[in-house]
Amino acid sequence: MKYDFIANALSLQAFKEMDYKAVAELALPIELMMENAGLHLARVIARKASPKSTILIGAGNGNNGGGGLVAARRLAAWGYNVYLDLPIEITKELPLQQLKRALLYGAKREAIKNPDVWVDAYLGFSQKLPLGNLFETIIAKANSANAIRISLDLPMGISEGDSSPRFNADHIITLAAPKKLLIPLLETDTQIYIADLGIPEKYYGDIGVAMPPFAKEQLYFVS
Ligand SMILES: NC(=O)C1=CN([C@@H]2O[C@H](COP(=O)(O)OP(=O)(O)OC[C@H]3O[C@@H](n4cnc5c(N)ncnc54)[C@H](OP(=O)(O)O)[C@@H]3O)[C@@H](O)[C@H]2O)[C@H](O)CC1
Ligand SMILES: [K+]
Repeated sequence: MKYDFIANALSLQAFKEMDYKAVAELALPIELMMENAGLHLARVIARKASPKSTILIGAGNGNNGGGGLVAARRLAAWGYNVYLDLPIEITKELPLQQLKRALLYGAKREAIKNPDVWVDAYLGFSQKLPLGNLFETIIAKANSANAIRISLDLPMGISEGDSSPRFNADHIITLAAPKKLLIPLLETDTQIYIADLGIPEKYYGDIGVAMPPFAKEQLYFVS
């Protein structure tokens, strides 16, 4: 039986509660989950890129950015041409560690103009709307670029209405569970994946939803 994205989709509030509970009870540091998130993201990017592709990874000053920077490191290790767009100074401990590593691995701090792949790890589930000029300008450039656009967790700017500008992702790698905000995108060409971060099945059951079929596919392709 196919996994029911809509019936199992969570509000961001419910998702964060499940996530924080697992973090607290299982001694599961965010950094470990971030490593998994970044590897899943890097795998999708590598499938879409060629060895000569230029890959621009946009990272903000939070854990969404941290996941993007893990992907930058993994892709650089595999020999891809990785560039970083860092519109806000990275100051928080975890993303800063990941930035240092990505640079040591050879990712370049340069917001190139016409990348082949443009990755949105600017903001995830803690994004505040309206986004403001800085991020809205990036969205306008990314959406008009001739690039494959990939978002980590949630496209920056996504909201329940259609009112705010959003990163127009061709592919979304959402983390751990389906999110209600993504339901309208099921009707579009956007391809959605759900990536396993290691949260046990019991935590899904406790809040009345089913875990995506991670036992078989740790990067589950929805549509
Ligand atoms: N288990 C998991 O699901 C994991 C998820 N991961 C990823 O983490 C993000 C959520 O990370 P978080 O650090 O909470 O926040 P964001 O990355 O979404 O945002 C970072 C900060 O950006 C600031 N912010 C928010 N809105 C704006 C805006 N409009 N303009 C400028 N700045 C903005 C805000 O910081 P402040 O200090 O300004 O309050 C945000 O806190 C989740 O989406 C996943 O991708 C982990 O990688 C692994 C575990
Ligand atoms: K994002």
